[in-house]
Amino acid sequence: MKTLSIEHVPGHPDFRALSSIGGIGIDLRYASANNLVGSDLYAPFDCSWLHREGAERLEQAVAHLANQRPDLKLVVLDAVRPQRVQQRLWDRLEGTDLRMYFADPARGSIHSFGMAVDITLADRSNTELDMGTPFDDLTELSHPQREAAWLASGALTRAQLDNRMLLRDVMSRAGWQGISTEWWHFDGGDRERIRAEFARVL
Ligand SMILES: C[C@@H](N)C(=O)N[C@H](C)C(=O)O
Ligand SMILES: [Zn+2]
Repeated sequence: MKTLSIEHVPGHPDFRALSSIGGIGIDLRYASANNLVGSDLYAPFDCSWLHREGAERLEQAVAHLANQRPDLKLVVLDAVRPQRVQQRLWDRLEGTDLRMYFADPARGSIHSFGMAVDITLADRSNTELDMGTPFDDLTELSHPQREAAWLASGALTRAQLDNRMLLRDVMSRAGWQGISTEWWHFDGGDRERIRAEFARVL
């Protein structure tokens, strides 16, 4: 397995800074206390990076959004997540049902290859669109696979679902694959190929 320490990601030729992707917002929640554990998980490391293939796909998603809704922008909530942080989250959630929302560090999160993003949409005044739940709301209301039922019961409104569908549309046009349990999470291609061919960031 190829590995790379997070200390060596900045400036590495296979990685690009999120700041090099025009037109996006960056609000890395795990690099702040505004997350499910209430503390900065990334300090002192700079985790505002993606693998260059992921960065190219994100640029394509930006272009699709600009075509459809030039009044909106994509806001990245998480990008590369070192294996050591995935392990810390995994250990912290031991014995809870919330572990199902995280990739087992033994296999590796696609975030740890710099090929996954957690992402939402915001307007030009940086107000996030209403997706029916906040980021990392680890409940079934966040599950794309349950959306039809939530709409029918009124737990999700048409406008909230339309916002999720717009996000999925621009991301999938750029080759990103969503998952069934989190509206905000997208993998930048086939997970098994990424795990086999890309370096894992430790
Ligand atoms: C829960 C979350 N923010 C997340 O990114 N989950 C995915 C599936 C992961 O751990 O790779
Ligand atoms: Zn994610």
